[in-house]
Amino acid sequence: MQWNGVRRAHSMWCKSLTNKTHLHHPSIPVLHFLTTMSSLEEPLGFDKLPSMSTIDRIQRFSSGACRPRDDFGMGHRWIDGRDCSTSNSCIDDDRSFGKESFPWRRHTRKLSEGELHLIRNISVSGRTSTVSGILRESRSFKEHKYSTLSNENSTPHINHKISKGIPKFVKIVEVGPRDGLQNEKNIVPTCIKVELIQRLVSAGLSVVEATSFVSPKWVPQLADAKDVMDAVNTLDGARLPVLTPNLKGFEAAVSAGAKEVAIFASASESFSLSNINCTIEDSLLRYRAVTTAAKEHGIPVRGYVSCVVGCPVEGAVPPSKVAYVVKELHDMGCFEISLGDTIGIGTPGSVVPMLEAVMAVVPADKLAVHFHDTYGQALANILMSLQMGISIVDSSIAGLGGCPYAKGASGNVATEDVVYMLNGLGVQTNVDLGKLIAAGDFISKHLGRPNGSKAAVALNRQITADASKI
Ligand SMILES: CC(C)(COP(=O)([O-])OP(=O)([O-])OC[C@H]1O[C@@H](n2cnc3c(N)ncnc32)[C@H](O)[C@@H]1OP(=O)([O-])[O-])[C@@H](O)C(=O)NCCC(=O)NCCSC(=O)C[C@@](C)(O)CC(=O)[O-]
Repeated sequence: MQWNGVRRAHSMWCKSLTNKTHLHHPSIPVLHFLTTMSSLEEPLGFDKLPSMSTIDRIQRFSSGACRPRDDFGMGHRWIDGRDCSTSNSCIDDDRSFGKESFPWRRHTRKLSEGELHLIRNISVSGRTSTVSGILRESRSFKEHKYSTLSNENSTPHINHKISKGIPKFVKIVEVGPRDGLQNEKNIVPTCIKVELIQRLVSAGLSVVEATSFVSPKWVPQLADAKDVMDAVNTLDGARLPVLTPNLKGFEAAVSAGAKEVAIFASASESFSLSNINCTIEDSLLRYRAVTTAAKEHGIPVRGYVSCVVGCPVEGAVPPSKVAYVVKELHDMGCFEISLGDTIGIGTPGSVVPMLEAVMAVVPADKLAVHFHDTYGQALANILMSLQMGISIVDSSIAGLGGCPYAKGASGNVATEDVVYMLNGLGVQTNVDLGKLIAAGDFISKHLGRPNGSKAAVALNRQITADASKI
């Protein structure tokens, strides 16, 4: 997430605070926010969250929620995922992936086009060099580059210990072109955004969030939403949802050819006010209007809930509040709801009770997780979420994104890191890691900064180092 417009609103409001002795703006308690930031330096743990009895109450309130709903009669257009299973685990019911998806088999797989491309263009000893001549001889070494496993003997052990509950296939929702870029100060040219989207789609990502139809005053970086959509509309092979904060945004998105939209609410009142300038309840009213219109157009709507474990203003956010907003979005017809740890503050200790509360009201197969990596917890949180039955993960190429309201905040978890971890677990994604790394390098180069994916940096470095020995 993030928003020059919000920052501007904050800074204008801060200026007004220096002239006035009390707050006039009802919505954004900036000083409070600044003074409460330090409370977020401590990881949110079970002790800071509601007791299990609160969660029990939510679970009772929602018994029977684990039923696929189709209130709008949209049939499977609206329900993208598996049928609800009581175990929330797809290890048993996903029959589309057999033994060949197990990690040890990847040691013998063929190199993908992206990997070959990456290997052909590696840099040796500071100069760019083509190494196609050595490609055949060093095949096993190259394949090793994209294998997360360090030793074959450990494979059955890893599988046996932690595979229970982990899905065999994870759908990655790439949010880089939207969430990753929206906070960039310098306007990224439309053609670069378009090329990034094309590269991500060709890497095999089946969902790439393309842009937002929000107020350009709030998010100037995405003011070219229509032009981006004009250019990518005809791309095959992926869904390209766009963010729409209200009916105006929805209508603009549909006219620009969007075939899927996303609405974004918050579990924190303060964050809702600062992000979309209205209360949670008002936002739900707006979103009901959007989902109703979307139903008329046959357009699927994804829902987001921000601040699912912590808010920069309010601190810990109770799981019951998250569950409430998630259920509202689900009931109004969202086919999938993404749970956003907007400031990347969560640990498995705070994520687990939040997921338990949410999964009591909406089935796991309708849920996605969206972790920012501010405190380096994103992969741990994702792994925990997978073990709890989630099989949809949002991530951002090269770890792009960030939040100006969280001290030291970094971006979303990097897609390359997620794919690397999932490869190591033997989980299918259908994503080509080599092409992904090339896409991350492409946008990082354009932004003039190192790739924020640790896996990408390590793999690039390892190839360079090993190639220089050949
Ligand atoms: C919601 C609004 C529009 C309310 O903004 P507002 O200023 O309260 O709206 P308003 O209804 O008073 O209208 C003000 C002006 O905006 C225009 N306007 C109104 N709507 C639109 C629209 N859709 N597109 C283009 N223009 C629009 C409207 O026409 C008017 O124009 P004017 O008459 O002044 O020329 C604004 O606050 C906004 O755009 N906010 C979006 C902020 C944003 O994009 N934030 C980042 C999203 S990321 C996130 O939420 C988290 C997430 C999803 O990534 C998950 C996670 O990380 O946790």
